[in-house]
Amino acid sequence: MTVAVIQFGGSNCDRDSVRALSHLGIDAERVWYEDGLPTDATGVMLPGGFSYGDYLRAGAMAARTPILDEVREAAADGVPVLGVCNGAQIGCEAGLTPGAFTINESARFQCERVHVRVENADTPWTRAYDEGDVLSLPIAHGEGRFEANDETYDRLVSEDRIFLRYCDEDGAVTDDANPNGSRGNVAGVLGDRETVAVMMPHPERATLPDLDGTDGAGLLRGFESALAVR
Ligand SMILES: NC(=O)CC[C@H](N)C(=O)O
Repeated sequence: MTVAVIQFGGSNCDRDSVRALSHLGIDAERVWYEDGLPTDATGVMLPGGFSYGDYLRAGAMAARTPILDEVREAAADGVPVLGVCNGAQIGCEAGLTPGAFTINESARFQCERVHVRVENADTPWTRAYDEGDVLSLPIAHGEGRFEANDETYDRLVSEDRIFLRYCDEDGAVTDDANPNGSRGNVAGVLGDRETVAVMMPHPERATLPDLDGTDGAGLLRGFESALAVR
């Protein structure tokens, strides 16, 4: 399998993502957005960064590039798609996943380690964990506050599509453990298909053993699990 890690102008986590996936034995390559999605891509990763300088809204411009049409088609065809941080913002802007990521409650860029709780272990992205597992992952964003209207949020809850929530180190989902003011402490949500997911914390920065913890590795292994349920 080859995961296409799509690089836009201003992406800055594309190399790290390829490196982390390769470390797990998952073949991955960077694809410049203008070159289009390779027809044999067996996965798509939208990496973190500041695509187009977060101009207008983070992810808004990248979401309107033609390659996103190809990503939407691939996603509808069951190709696994994971958006991380700026990739999560692009995913919501492109309609791959519901809701939106907007300016942190603090109105500041926040770069820190957080804890997230696995809310649903029955997704391709969380199969490596048990429900209730607490993961330590880095965040680095200024626009990571998840927002959704009541109808959308209630649907996400009832369909068990919120797969990660910010929590404290003991797994308690509290306001104090919510780094950015996200509704319901949401850190990761699924699209209409469980093979499509976005998340604000960076699993690729918590995969290589020399980078202080490997709690994120299981999330990236979702590319393998997702293909199995395709
Ligand atoms: N690390 C990132 O992907 C940065 C995310 C984003 N552009 C923000 O600051 O909100």
